[in-house]
Amino acid sequence: MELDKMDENDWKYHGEGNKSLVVSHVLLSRVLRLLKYPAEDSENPPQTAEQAFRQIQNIVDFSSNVMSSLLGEKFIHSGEVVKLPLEFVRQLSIKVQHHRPAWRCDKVMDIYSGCALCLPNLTSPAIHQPTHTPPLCVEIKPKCGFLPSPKHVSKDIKTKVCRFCMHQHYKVANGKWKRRSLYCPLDLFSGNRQRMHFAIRHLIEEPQNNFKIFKGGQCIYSSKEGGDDSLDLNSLLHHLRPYFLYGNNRINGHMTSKAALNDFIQVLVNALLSGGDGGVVTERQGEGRSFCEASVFHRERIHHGSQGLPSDSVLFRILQTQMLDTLDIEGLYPLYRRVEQHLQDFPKERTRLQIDGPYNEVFLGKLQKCPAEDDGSVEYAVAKVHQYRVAMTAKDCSIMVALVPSSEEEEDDEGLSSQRRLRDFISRTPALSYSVSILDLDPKPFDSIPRQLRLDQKIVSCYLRTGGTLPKGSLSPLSGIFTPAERDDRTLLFHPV
Ligand SMILES: O=P(O)(O)O[C@@H]1[C@@H](OP(=O)(O)O)[C@H](OP(=O)(O)O)[C@H](O)[C@H](OP(=O)(O)O)[C@H]1OP(=O)(O)O
Ligand SMILES: Nc1ncnc2c1ncn2[C@@H]1O[C@H](COP(=O)(O)OP(=O)(O)OP(=O)(O)O)[C@@H](O)[C@H]1O
Repeated sequence: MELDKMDENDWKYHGEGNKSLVVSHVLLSRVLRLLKYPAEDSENPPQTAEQAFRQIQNIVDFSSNVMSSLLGEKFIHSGEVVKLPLEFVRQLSIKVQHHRPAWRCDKVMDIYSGCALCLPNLTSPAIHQPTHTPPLCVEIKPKCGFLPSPKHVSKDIKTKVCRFCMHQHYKVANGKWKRRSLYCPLDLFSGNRQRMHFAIRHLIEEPQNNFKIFKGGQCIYSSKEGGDDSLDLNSLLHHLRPYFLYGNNRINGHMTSKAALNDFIQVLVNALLSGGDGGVVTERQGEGRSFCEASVFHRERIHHGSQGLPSDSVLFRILQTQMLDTLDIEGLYPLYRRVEQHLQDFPKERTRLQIDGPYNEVFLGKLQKCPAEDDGSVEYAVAKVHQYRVAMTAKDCSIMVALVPSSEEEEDDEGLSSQRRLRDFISRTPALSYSVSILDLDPKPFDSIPRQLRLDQKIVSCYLRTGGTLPKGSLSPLSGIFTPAERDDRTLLFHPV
């Protein structure tokens, strides 16, 4: 990729989140992640080109020096900052505009700085050979997988119902989504295959911004804006069938949709639990903090006990990092105020305390060596704030699971050591190689903490006000595939490994 010869025709719209827009190269396995600004700032960019460059370099440093050490290098691709010709960026912004969902257009792509983050395209891995069946990539934004400790929260409900489940009520009440998702992160992070299977079923039913599927780099399954469109599940099944064509999946020569979907989910569960290095399975913290009362999973239906997460699995590493939030926003906020007060009195301390970076080994050391007890110092408060911000990033990151069908020759190839092969559970599916990555590891700004507290209060009071009830949503997209009994009892669909 020659940066001085960039042509917008080589790039296409790939996706976007709240603060960045991503374009992918049409031939190379590369994406560019560009910053976004509020639309009202479109005439006057809120920062200079140098500041934008620093912001992206901070993202790279935070990912490679801090998050990579906590989450495991093998999952992380930090990328590099690139400087692009301004004319290329302007043309690109015009080209992508009509592909953008309307609900994201309150922000505009940064066309002023000419800076972007260049990353490998995780939805189109380079190991894929164009002649073969294209890779299937599944993106999951799992959100927070544990309940806070009762010590620090003012409302008892926060120790019973997880933040995601409560937030769903708030989002539906405020029109962000039309239907509530029944996905519960505590089920996904449980390490119990039944609960994980159940959680993924609900992600498929109501993906919102937590679940997407890409085939050969193209998004083939996601929530459309407003979440009111019926999802094209038949089309998804049509895409999935070729990957899960084997064994018991056929009745009179036809593969059942149910079996293909079950196999797909099971392969995902395997990938999420894999560590590759035979890691120890770790029991979760007390059961009380790993079960959400709002989850529709029936605890009594667990057949195989609580298995816990293998210690080198992606879910374990993300959960451990999320749990650096030991105080909850309510316990953290007074410490934030201590730091804020100190900065008002001594503004130059902002640099020494590394409030806005640099995100280097010293920063990592500060949060790792935080004393267990509060000694009243600003250093203690800063270390807890740093820990909280790192935990926020881990609560908002996404996991990308790439599933690559292996050809016979590849199966014989001993060289595929970096990928784990899903030689499937009971020889019912073809071999799928997989790789797991974590994306969106940006540092959360220090100043976002007060907003966190306000949002937390709104979510909890909305949940308490509505009593955890919502008007019944429309029929779920999976209702045509599973019978009411199966929808109620997911254990019927679970095949023990
Ligand atoms: O606060 P949350 O839990 O709603 O998370 C925000 C996300 O909302 P979600 O609930 O996942 O739909 C939100 O995602 P969406 O814009 O809703 O897709 C962002 O990821 C936001 O991060 P940032 O401010 O852009 O760095 C996220 O904000 P942070 O809290 O991580 O700053
Ligand atoms: N390296 C990558 N390879 C392929 N797709 C990517 C990559 N990075 C991001 N994407 C896609 O672009 C989307 C938006 O990227 P990302 O989540 O980083 O944006 P964001 O604005 O930081 O999100 P958020 O709303 O969480 O703040 C992702 O959901 C994913 O589908």
